[in-house]
Amino acid sequence: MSATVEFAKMNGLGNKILVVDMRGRGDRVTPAAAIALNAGPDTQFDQIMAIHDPKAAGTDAWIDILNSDGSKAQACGNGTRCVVQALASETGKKVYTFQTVAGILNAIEHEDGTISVDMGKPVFEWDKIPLAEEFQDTSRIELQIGPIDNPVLHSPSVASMGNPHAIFWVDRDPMSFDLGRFGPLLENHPMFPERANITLAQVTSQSSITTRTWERGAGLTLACGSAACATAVSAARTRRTGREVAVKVASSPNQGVLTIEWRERDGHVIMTGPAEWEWSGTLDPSTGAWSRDAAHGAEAR
Ligand SMILES: N[C@@H](CCC[C@H](N)C(=O)O)C(=O)O
Repeated sequence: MSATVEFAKMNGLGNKILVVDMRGRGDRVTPAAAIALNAGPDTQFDQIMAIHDPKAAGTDAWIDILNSDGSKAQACGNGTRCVVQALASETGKKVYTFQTVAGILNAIEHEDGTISVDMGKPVFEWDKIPLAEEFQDTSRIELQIGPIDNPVLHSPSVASMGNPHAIFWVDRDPMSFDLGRFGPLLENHPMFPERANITLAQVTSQSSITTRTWERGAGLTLACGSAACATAVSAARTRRTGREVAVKVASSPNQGVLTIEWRERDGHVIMTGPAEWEWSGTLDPSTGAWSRDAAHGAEAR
């Protein structure tokens, strides 16, 4: 088995993704390698999407997802679009079925280059998100931060898209909140035994929402696809919007947009948006030592 594997530095609306080709190997990208890669400015990332050989018939690949702190994630919408684009540019195939710890993901690359991912059904049961306390109605739970009689953020909707999300509804631009300060407190709040991704969401019309996300295991991010999905279903559930919305990601370059449809017929959430390749290289999945392909300027760390 070779010591190194190929990887691509990509992004989904600015969400920094490393797509690592682990096919034909029995090992995994180690948490130590993830932490080492994230320490360098060029390879800093939010998630690693490691493509492994398929484990189930009818699937194209098993995807292992790591956050930049080395922890595992069960879902990554922006990263899944990056995997589709990486594989489609290699094979020309447009339709994919992936398996992750959270289940099966179907995805398709469209003629215009955008990619749709069927993110499956959202989960609203308190013990499956999971929360530490029982709530019958998870569309608005008791949780707040800031002064007790004048909280800065309060009463989030919570949902799982395979991974746990809390959505705080705000009435002004999410960029005007100090999410860098409140994010870590909320991510690690005792209400969330497996931590949570924290999103601020401003509903701007029946069909548009502006978001900003603090990611579990990765911190302030330029975009988060599963958070956009959790936000869209929570907005529809609480009748703030209809079932099809444009989620504008406030912090993403050019304020990119994801289209999210919470499909009536089967309850699945379909996320559509772009993916962008930046450069490629090789890395050692056990240590994180890497080098950039010569075609893009030789560089090694
Ligand atoms: N950026 C991702 C979500 C990443 C996973 C998250 N940090 C977690 O631990 O659940 C996306 O686009 O969905």
